[in-house]
Amino acid sequence: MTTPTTTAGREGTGREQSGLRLTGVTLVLGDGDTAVTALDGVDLTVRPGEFVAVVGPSGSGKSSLLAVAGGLQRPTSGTVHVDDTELTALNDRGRTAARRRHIGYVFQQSNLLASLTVREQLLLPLHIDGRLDDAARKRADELIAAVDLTHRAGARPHQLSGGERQRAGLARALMTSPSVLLVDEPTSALDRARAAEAVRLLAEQTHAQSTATVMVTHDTATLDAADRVHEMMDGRLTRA
Ligand SMILES: Nc1ncnc2c1ncn2[C@@H]1O[C@H](COP(=O)(O)OP(=O)(O)OP(=O)(O)O)[C@@H](O)[C@H]1O
Repeated sequence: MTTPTTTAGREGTGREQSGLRLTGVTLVLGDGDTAVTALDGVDLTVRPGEFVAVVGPSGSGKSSLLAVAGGLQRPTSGTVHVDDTELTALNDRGRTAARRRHIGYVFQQSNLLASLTVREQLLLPLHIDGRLDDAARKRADELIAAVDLTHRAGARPHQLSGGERQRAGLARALMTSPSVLLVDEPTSALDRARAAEAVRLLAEQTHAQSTATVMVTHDTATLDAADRVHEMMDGRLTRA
């Protein structure tokens, strides 16, 4: 597995971003007797180039943390900053724009578009932004090679295994070199060797592209690649 070195998706964005910052974030889901405090006073700072892993039992709030950090869910209280933008101060439209500009996701289910090939999935965001050039095509091919899918670059999602889909989703998220990358269980469909490779690629790209990366995982075998490990317990985040 080689690490792509081109930065097609990041051109012109500079390195002035300050990563991800959550301050005093609380999220209450449901109401009345069924209300659950999914996040309870969470403070988290992830600087550009830092690879942070979050572990914790089922139901402890890990997915909620990613949803709030990525602006998919508005917290009940507290603030979320991505680069110099306060996500929590924006309306829905502003948050959507900020998400597109700054944030990449790797979902547990790869969320690939059914009608597109692996290579097209990677190129689509740049095509939409009118930035599809030779450098972008080169980076797409390098990332596809890095997740060992060169031989499957022309395949559509239904023709791929679960692990291949997961690796394609990872390559797609890295394509635009977002300033914040949020990763939910990226290795759940991968065998041990491929899981280690995938997480090593994430760590390398985080450092090379100065991305602030948060990875939620159950896979303790991959934690060595992280710069820092936090533990989530009952909605509270502590240092593991
Ligand atoms: N829509 C909702 N309404 C009420 N409670 C919810 C809702 N969604 C999640 N919860 C609760 O919030 C808490 C945190 O859930 P969350 O999905 O963030 O946990 P998790 O650590 O990601 O779990 P897992 O590892 O199983 O995915 C849990 O107690 C869950 O039951």
